[in-house]
Amino acid sequence: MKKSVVLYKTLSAPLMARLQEAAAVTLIESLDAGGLAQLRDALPTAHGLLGASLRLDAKLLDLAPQLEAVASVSVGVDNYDINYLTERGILLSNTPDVLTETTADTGFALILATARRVVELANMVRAGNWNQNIGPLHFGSDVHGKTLGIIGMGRIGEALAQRGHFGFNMPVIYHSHSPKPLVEQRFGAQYCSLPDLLKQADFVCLTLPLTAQTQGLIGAKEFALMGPETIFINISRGKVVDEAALIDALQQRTIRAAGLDVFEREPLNHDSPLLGLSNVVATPHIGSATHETREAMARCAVDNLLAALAGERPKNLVNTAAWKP
Ligand SMILES: NC(=O)c1ccc[n+]([C@@H]2O[C@H](COP(=O)([O-])OP(=O)(O)OC[C@H]3O[C@@H](n4cnc5c(N)ncnc54)[C@H](O)[C@@H]3O)[C@@H](O)[C@H]2O)c1
Ligand SMILES: O=C(O)[C@H](O)CO
Repeated sequence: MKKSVVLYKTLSAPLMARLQEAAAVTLIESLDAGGLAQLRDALPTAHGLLGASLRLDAKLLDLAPQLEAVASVSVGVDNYDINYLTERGILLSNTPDVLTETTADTGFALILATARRVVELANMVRAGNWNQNIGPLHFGSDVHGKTLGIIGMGRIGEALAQRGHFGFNMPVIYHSHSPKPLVEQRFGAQYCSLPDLLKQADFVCLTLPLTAQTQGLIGAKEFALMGPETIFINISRGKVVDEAALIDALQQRTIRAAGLDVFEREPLNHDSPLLGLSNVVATPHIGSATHETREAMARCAVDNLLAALAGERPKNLVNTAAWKP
């Protein structure tokens, strides 16, 4: 008999066909109240789950006594109770690598958009406010040649460093768990303590995962170390930042601008003070959202899930301690 898989993410027709060949599939089309009720109904017989953007905690997992594998369509795994999954022997997989370049592109889009005030000035033109007096009040700041600071020198951090170093002639400084000699060699990057990076970088970019150690890592004390020309970019997770402290720094103009793809609470509330600030560019968590990359992520997740359900070790196993060959 085929194993049961619950999808809470729509797949392309070819991927759906592949999954349906191997498993009995239930698709939950949206995670609204009705969808969540459907999900709860489907969990008791599920062997596999595939999706993203759902907090899978012990309470929900307890509804799924037969669960063998969860394939997340994301690289970040902060939505999962990993200890509990491991305790239950449920294999959790993610989708690293395939989204690295696209997410770094998003980081760079935010760097350019904030420094050159692309959204603000495009909106001005659209509103019919382009008069002849374009002058210093509308000027931005250069990107090329400025110091790029990267916090979390992993896959995405490295791809950002590559763009800054080769594309924009930027000196790169970084803070991470430990120095990365190869990155230093390839991009001339220099390892710094966190306070030194915050003081020296023109662009402070977060590319860390959200963990117990990184939650609230950047707060009032850290914003105070940045200068009035600093531009803050977050493509990691909103909760790495104390959002109230960020809003304060932007309102007081103790930093110049922020490019944000992720927020403490998502979707971002329409009345968030961030949206009233002209020096903020906010995007709706679309770091990896291109047609090509989202398809590659979904393919990767399907591969991981099918491997796990066939008793093989998934390529991108996160909780390796749960693997019992
Ligand atoms: N905005 C988006 O749509 C989007 C897309 C993809 C990934 N992300 C986020 O980006 C994160 C990074 O992805 P990645 O593939 O580069 O991961 P990665 O594991 O390759 O890199 C993370 C880096 O952060 C470092 N790090 C972790 N904790 C640290 C700490 N406390 N202090 C210093 N350094 C620390 C690690 O050593 C590692 O080098 C993901 O976990 C996810 O949250 C967001
Ligand atoms: O972690 C990731 O892959 C992205 O943030 C999408 O959730």
